[in-house]
Amino acid sequence: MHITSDLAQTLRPTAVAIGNFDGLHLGHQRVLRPIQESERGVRTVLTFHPHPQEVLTGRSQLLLTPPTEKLALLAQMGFEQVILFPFTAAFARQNPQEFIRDILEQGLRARHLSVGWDFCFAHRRSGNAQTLQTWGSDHCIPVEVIPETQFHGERVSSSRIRAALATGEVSTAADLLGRPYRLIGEVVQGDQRGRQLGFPTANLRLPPEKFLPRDGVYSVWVYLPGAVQALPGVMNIGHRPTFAGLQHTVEVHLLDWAGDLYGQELQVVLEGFIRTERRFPGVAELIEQIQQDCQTARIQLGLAEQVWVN
Ligand SMILES: Cc1cc2nc3c(=O)[nH]c(=O)nc-3n(C[C@H](O)[C@H](O)[C@H](O)COP(=O)(O)O)c2cc1C
Ligand SMILES: Nc1ncnc2c1ncn2[C@@H]1O[C@H](COP(=O)(O)OP(=O)(O)O)[C@@H](O)[C@H]1O
Repeated sequence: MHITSDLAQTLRPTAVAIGNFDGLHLGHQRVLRPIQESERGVRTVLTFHPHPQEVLTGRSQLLLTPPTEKLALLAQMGFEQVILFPFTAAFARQNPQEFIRDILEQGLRARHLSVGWDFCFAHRRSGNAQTLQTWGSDHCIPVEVIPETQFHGERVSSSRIRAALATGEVSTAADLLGRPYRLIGEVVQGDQRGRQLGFPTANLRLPPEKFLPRDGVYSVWVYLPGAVQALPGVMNIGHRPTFAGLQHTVEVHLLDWAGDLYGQELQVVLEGFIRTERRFPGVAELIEQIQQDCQTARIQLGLAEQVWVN
């Protein structure tokens, strides 16, 4: 897949889907589909980095799919080209005709377009899907405008998915994403305490802009590099209040597994929320709780039966 942030370097002509596409959720997938199947040009996604909201509001935006993760997913979906267009304040001030001329006509030589129903562009959102459709019909270029996608009567959106993750509703997030939420990061050194507790934990270094679900304990499936089969695990996200931890960490214990993971990239797939993080009076109580968490994880992952005690 060809990746560039420079319009002069694009492969042309293009069939292009335009949007931020943070999360690549069910709604985004419907916008992308006509371009995945298009025969009218190099199958391209035009997306913006940094996130326009970050540039326009000055507040940093946490992402469901930071650039590396988004690029990997788009490559898997069969796209031939991604343009990570540098979004700047000057770019946002363009008028709609400049955007159409400079980006769509000259930069991309667009022959097929797909956008969501609420797509807006140029100064004060003065260009919209209707503007593009008028341009398309003048030039005999099909412009797909994809209506809002709903799930159980609710609009699918990146902010709804963030809200679900912020309350630990991982299955709602997975429904709206069309796949489970993932954390991808390299295993780094921690405090070397996990092994003393009997539960070594691989500490993950994640992209700083990655959106994290609420602090707490989760059941997870973990893919080691190159693995086809996932390994079961439990994950803790938080400050480890039992040890007055200052750093916020994401750490994974693989069930019934031993080996060296330092320096390896793990893909951690969230399956279920188990509980919030707590401060325990001592190490013994923490160990007992982690043993219970491992058992809950086995049940949530379908590896053990729930036993009801009357
Ligand atoms: C399943 C699981 C649940 C955990 N829950 C808590 C918790 O509720 N409170 C807490 O202080 N630490 C909790 N921890 C974090 C442990 O304290 C942590 O794994 C330990 O400090 C090891 O850190 P290290 O990997 O940096 O050596 C949990 C860890 C795991 C694997
Ligand atoms: N079952 C396991 N789950 C996670 N990590 C494991 C496991 N078995 C061995 N390890 C290794 O042990 C390391 C974690 O041990 P730990 O004492 O918690 O050290 P650290 O504080 O550096 O994370 C992991 O990074 C990995 O290399």
